[in-house]
Amino acid sequence: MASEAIKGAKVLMVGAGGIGCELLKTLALSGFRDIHIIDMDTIEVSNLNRQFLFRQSHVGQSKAKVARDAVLKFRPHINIKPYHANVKDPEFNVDFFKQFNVVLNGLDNLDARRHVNRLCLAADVPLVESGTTGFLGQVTVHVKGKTECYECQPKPAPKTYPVCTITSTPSKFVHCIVWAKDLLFAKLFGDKNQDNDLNVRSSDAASSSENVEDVFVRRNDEDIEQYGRKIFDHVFGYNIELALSNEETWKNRNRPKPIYSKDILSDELAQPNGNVDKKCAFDDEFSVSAMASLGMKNPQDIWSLKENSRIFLEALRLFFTHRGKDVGNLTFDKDDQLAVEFVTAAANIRAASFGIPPYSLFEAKGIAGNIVHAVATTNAVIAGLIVIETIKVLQNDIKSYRYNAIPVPSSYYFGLVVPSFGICCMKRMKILFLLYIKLALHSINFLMFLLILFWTSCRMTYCLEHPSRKMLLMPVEPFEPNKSCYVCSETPLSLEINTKRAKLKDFVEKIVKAKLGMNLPLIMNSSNLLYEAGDVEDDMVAIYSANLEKVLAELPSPVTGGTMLTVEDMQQEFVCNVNIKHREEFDEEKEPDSMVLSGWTQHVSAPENKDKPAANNGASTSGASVPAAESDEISIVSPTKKRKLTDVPNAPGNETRNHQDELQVIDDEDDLVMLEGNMEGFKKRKLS
Ligand SMILES: Nc1ncnc2c1ncn2[C@@H]1O[C@H](COP(=O)(O)OP(=O)(O)OP(=O)(O)O)[C@@H](O)[C@H]1O
Ligand SMILES: [Zn+2]
Repeated sequence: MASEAIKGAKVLMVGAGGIGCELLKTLALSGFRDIHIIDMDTIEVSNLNRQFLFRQSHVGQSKAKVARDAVLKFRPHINIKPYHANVKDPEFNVDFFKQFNVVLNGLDNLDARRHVNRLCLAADVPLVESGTTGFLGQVTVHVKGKTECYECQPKPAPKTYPVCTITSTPSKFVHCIVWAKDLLFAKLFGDKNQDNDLNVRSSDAASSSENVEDVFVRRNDEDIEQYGRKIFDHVFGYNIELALSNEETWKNRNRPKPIYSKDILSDELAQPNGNVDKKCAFDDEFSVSAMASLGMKNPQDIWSLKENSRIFLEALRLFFTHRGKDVGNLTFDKDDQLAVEFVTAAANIRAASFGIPPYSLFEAKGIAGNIVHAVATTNAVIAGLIVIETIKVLQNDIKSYRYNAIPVPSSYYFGLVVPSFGICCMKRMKILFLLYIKLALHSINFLMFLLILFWTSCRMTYCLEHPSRKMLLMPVEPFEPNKSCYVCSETPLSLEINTKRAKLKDFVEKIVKAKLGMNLPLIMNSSNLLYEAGDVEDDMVAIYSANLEKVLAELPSPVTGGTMLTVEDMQQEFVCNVNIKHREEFDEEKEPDSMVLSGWTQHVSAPENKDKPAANNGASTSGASVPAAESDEISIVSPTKKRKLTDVPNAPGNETRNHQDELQVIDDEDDLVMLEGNMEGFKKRKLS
């Protein structure tokens, strides 16, 4: 009986955010009695619209603790143990994990998900993994030896664009946003020492790069209005003219038009910002706003070219007059009003040059911050599915109950598409009934089903005018663990390396840390310690920077054709073996690290992004786990060098971004409308 399995289960939940709140509530109402919950965050105002266990008065308090108290109000006799902590803290080690029958993730980042996955493997505890992105969400089950582990499947690369699209040939608004945010904003207000491709194109032509550099630096005595106009004319006028001089580029493209400030704001030259009240008072630096200063209020308005130009100049002025101490070390932050105003205006002016329609500040902010608005309903449905999967996992454990009838743990992918509000008539109706019928209803008892149904169905919206846009739920066949996934397979990896030239240090940095993602590694050869993260002791220093050949030669136990090293991550309690083999030559282009690691799955593969179903390419905030996890950075790739504009934690994939033609993963939001009859795509991806 499902209820027996539920009553006796001890469950660990990681994350008490959007999914976590729904999940805790549904678990409690489904009869779970022993739930531990880890979350490192405190409640923010922005959580209140969808994390229903929290109220205004809880802002600033621990999510885990408040969630517990809220649920105890309606289920007072169950045990909920909150931990206001990071799941990566050492107290949550393998032994801690072993006490649970199942672990449920409600996380929003790849790093923590990988960490939990590894601990679950090490502790041999089943993991139910989940994620949502807007109207998309998914639940997958990972049981050691029975299904793939969380890391068996590649995760999509962050959205990247070729440098030349951004610097010279934008065709979508998002390209203008990336330009404004990562190039222009960074150039003007960010770290001056950082690489910046803003002038890549213009320096090809007439001006020497030093001259170009000068334009951006404000001279001490330079009038701020003049400086602003100089920047304006340089980036929207002069640079575009230079670009136009390259005829080849424009053969098959629309030619952009240069925009100079005098053409837009000619009559205001004397009083550059119109009737601005220059004494406009701001409470603190984050409330400094060009919109406020220009008397513009509605963030949903689409500004004219003239308004954009005024915002551009005013925001630039305000940065220097009110935020002077930040200039030189700012990075774009979607919660920084002035930064969003500047980036919106700059992107819109550039868009005007290239004949791309303008966007409102509200929309631009969403694009710049890669925000897909979280949908409470999706989280509620996903939480329901997690509970169903959890019950299946638990029943599978308790073999004396109906074990023959229990389905093998599987995954569901689903997309739920609700047409935009306002466009068509929305009617509320409960469709979860259908949903659960479609689901593996037979595996849970009916009462349980009704309970879950009741508690998750409250906010379902469904468009009756577009009956074809139904929810689609799809069981996927159980899959075999991926034999080549170093995380879940016990077969050793093999590393080809020039042991005469490479140092132990290179191995630690480039392979162990960057590729295997081990943050606190310990390297052993049978019982000999070669390296331990932390303060390197004196005798270790020499070994660390000595070449591998020397280090390996002193070891007692080389194996045929190589030396077996055991690499252990003390933080993640994770071990793997690496067989080191000497190789003399490497192809500089194809093997730039001069090392080749085999036997592991590279966790990002760019080409795969192309025919991926939409669940994968919606810009992700809470990060649907399998595909969308941590793809919420936009970066630029140049054909000649790699660069990363935001910190990408899963280094393994970076090398794949060195392509010209991968790109463009953020597509129109319409792409979220999909999934109808798209089962092939899913199957192909999961099963191949
Ligand atoms: N390493 C971690 N240890 C513990 N909790 C974590 C860890 N990483 C993420 N979390 C928690 O997972 C939850 C993810 O939920 P979600 O993304 O819905 O919430 P959020 O971060 O509050 O929302 P938003 O991203 O929109 O601000 C958060 O509450 C976050 O604190
Ligand atoms: Zn695996």
